[in-house]
Amino acid sequence: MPVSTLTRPRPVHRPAELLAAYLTGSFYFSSPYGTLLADGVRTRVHGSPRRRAAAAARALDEAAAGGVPDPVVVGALGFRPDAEASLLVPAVVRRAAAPSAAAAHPPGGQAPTGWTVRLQPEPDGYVGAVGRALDLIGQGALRKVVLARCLKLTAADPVAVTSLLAGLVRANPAAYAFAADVTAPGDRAPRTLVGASPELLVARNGVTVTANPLAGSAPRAGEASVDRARVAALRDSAKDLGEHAHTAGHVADVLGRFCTDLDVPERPEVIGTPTMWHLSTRISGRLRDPADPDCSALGLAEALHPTPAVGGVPADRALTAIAALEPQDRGYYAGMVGWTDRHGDGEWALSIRSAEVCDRTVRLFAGAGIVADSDPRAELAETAAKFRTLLGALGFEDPV
Ligand SMILES: C=C(O[C@H]1C=CC=C(C(=O)O)[C@@H]1O)C(=O)O
Repeated sequence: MPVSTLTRPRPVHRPAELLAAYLTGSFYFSSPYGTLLADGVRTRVHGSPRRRAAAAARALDEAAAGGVPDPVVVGALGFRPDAEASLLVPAVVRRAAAPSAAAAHPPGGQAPTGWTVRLQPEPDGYVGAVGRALDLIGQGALRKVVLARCLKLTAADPVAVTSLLAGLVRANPAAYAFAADVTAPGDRAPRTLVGASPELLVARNGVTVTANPLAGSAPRAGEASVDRARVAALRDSAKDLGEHAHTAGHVADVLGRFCTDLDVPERPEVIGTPTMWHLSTRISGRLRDPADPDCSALGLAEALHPTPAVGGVPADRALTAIAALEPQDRGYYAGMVGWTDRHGDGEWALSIRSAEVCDRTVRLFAGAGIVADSDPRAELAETAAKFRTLLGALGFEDPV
């Protein structure tokens, strides 16, 4: 039997072991397909905006030539196309199956004592910004824009990212959960992007490509009869279906450039997270030219970004409106986080339901898609509900 067809024995890990082995500075990513924990830095990957997949491919080839078996590039990209990125080939990678709801995860959460909370903007400021976005939509300059607001929390003591991550995975075992080191020059302590995103930007496995755009939301009530009514209302809401169509249409158009046999369900379904209900379209296709370097998981993710789940329509005007209407730079929020390997396989999730943690501070964002029929107060309530993913994992009982 030729050596290449032999199966290389791999260490077998359990998902909970990898979660427990996470240390600040490691890279952790778990999804419905598996868990990856990466440690150490073999090579940092630098690339110009929208050309990071090419830089990643070069780094992977160099690592393979240097004797690394099955190298991967892991990390996170910020929201703005020219924003910061933190991509690297790690020294050690461990993999396990997907986290299971039943598994005993290490305890998470942290008693929320002595926190100070700053909202940027204040709720009325956010409502005003949604009003200005509605003016732009009314004038025909925009059709959709996602506006986010920011919570800045400061604790009395350094925030334990290990417990925060464990709390997120325990509460959201089906999510794309992640912790990525995004320390920047000038940071006086490690900075970590941590979160539990419901949204798969794109995954590639061989010739198969999958994406799961979400847009159009309702908060989960936690009471069965109320939630049944909310799900039914969301499924039939013309406003939410329109908001969703922008995002699903963009993803289908971009993937259509690379794929044959693109399967795009006609109507979205409703999926639930522990805090939200979302309209969801699961799109899949077969790559036309799998050897094309632009078709790696990271290349496809760069081609898709920013989808109207985090940007808007038209994309360039939405980015201008976001820069003008949001008082805070988004940093890594609403960018992407994931991994890609030498075969082009990988998974990239949107870095939403996320926070940047640095020493005693936690900076978290939540956004909502604004379309012609949006009600500013309802969009404010939607962002409050989206904050609950992170605030719950931090131990806030009745977050906002
Ligand atoms: C921008 C966010 O969510 C996006 C993903 C799902 C539904 C969304 C919405 O209904 O507005 C957003 O497009 C966020 O959580 O900060």
